[in-house]
Amino acid sequence: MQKPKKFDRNLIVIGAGAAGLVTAYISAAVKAKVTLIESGKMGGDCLNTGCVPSKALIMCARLAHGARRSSNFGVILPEPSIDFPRVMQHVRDSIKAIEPNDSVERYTELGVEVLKGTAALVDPWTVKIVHSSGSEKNLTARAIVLAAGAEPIVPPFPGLDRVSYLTSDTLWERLSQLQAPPQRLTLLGGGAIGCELAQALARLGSEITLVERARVILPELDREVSAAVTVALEAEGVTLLTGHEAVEFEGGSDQKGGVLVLRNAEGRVKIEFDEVILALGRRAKTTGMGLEKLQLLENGKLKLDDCLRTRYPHILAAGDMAGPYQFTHMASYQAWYAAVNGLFGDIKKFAVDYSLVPSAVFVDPEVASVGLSEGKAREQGIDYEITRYNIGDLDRAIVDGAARGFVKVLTARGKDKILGVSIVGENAAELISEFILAMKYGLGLNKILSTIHIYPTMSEANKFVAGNWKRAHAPAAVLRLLAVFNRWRRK
Ligand SMILES: Cc1cc2nc3c(=O)[nH]c(=O)nc-3n(C[C@H](O)[C@H](O)[C@H](O)COP(=O)(O)OP(=O)(O)OC[C@H]3O[C@@H](n4cnc5c(N)ncnc54)[C@H](O)[C@@H]3O)c2cc1C
Ligand SMILES: NC(=O)c1ccc[n+]([C@@H]2O[C@H](COP(=O)([O-])OP(=O)(O)OC[C@H]3O[C@@H](n4cnc5c(N)ncnc54)[C@H](O)[C@@H]3O)[C@@H](O)[C@H]2O)c1
Repeated sequence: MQKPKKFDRNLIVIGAGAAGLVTAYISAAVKAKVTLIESGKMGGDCLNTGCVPSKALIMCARLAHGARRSSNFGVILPEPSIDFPRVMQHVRDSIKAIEPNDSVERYTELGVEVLKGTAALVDPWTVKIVHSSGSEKNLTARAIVLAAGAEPIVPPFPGLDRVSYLTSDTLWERLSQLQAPPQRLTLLGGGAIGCELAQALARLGSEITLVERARVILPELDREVSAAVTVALEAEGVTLLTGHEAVEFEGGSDQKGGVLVLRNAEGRVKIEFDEVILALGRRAKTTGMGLEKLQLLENGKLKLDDCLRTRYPHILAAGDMAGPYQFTHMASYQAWYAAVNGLFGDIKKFAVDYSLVPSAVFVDPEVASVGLSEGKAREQGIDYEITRYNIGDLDRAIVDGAARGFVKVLTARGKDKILGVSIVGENAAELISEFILAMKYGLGLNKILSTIHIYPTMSEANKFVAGNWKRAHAPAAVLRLLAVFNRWRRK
């Protein structure tokens, strides 16, 4: 295992999802000789089985929901009929339209060498690539970035082999074969995937049961946020079984569907389904790449320092494979660190800053958060204050028929320092950008309040929450003095 005297490449990237693509892009931009290796489809999970298909499906569902609500606005439409094959066509068309951004052609033009094949580490500097034809090639590199993504967690439930379950990897192909959405659909896991799919498929006509082991859905988010999503999903007919843990499966009576056995505080419950989707989290892909042999893993996970480096400083990781967050925007954020630390880390290295990680769940009303939730602030013993604004009072939300939700801001007690924000409401994921920028550059609520926001927009909610904070912190003594001064001026 001797370090080569010369290298074929400056950098080799394994995996062409968000993390790998951006790592390769940045490396090529700084004139490194970089090879990107992909065993499956360019674009990885986000483009092919994750964000893009799920958001395309959500859009179709939103239109169906809008049509049902249209009579509230005096526009009388019949109950929408769902042409499910065309819904799935929209999903595929969306992927097709975005595909060129992540294509071999585009990256080749950007100066990246793209190889299709399966990569594994032979030694700390050598990557073996096995092409689909069976031919093999070894390449050495001064730095290697592991960006192989994650895969759905499929626990070994007894009886699972007797049902044909789906995951986010397989469900798109299955849905594409159907003439109508599955009739009785059980979604296992009340995280982001479970909640987004539950609402979308309910709106398109499925009878949904959403099962979550924790006491609430979206347990990682602020309690008021999960409560708001609970209300929204139940109002749309989704059956929520929180505090229910999946324990085993039984085969269906007619070779179709099956039965899921759940355990709750009272005992056991059985639910029948036509289709079941497992959305129980995603685990970093770490097998079959030679990582064990190089001792890069600890308890089955990649062991990384805060610069995304393994025990070999020139082998780094980014994206879902690196964790701890699994978002496309995190994959591309980490990619900068992986590329720069990989290429130049021996001269200067940069630690990843996770203090400000935004996220959104694309349910309706949308939810978005950044920084600390109230629960996390309490856990960490931080002295905080809460300021709220009710989106139900906002002019734009009222005229748009979207008068629900809130902006909730945590600030350090007695200080104009934003610690965290949660937003529930139409376009929450867009609204939160102002707070992300403010927090990143240390701007407080006073600065947001003194910024002109266009009337009538949803973004005024950000100004109004800042106004509520300002009112609560009005200097009482100064105001008393001003009252006296104004009275004197009237004399
Ligand atoms: C249903 C769903 C919805 C989602 N929605 C959102 C959302 O709205 N917003 C958001 O931010 N995130 C969302 N995510 C998460 C997001 O998709 C991931 O965080 C992101 O795609 C991770 O990118 P990555 O590059 O780390 O991994 P991936 O995109 O998984 O890329 C890894 C690539 O490596 C390749 N590979 C693996 N092993 C090898 C090997 N040995 N050799 C060569 N190539 C290899 C794989 O084929 C794959 O293409 C969603 C995920 C799912 C499942
Ligand atoms: N909008 C977005 O950004 C978005 C959308 C979808 C997915 N994602 C990413 O994809 C990743 C995977 O999403 P996910 O929803 O699969 O994972 P998740 O970890 O967010 O949710 C899984 C849920 O399953 C529950 N669970 C686990 N075992 C259970 C059991 N036996 N019975 C009942 N419930 C059980 C867990 O308590 C948890 O709430 C997430 O990390 C997320 O970041 C992001």
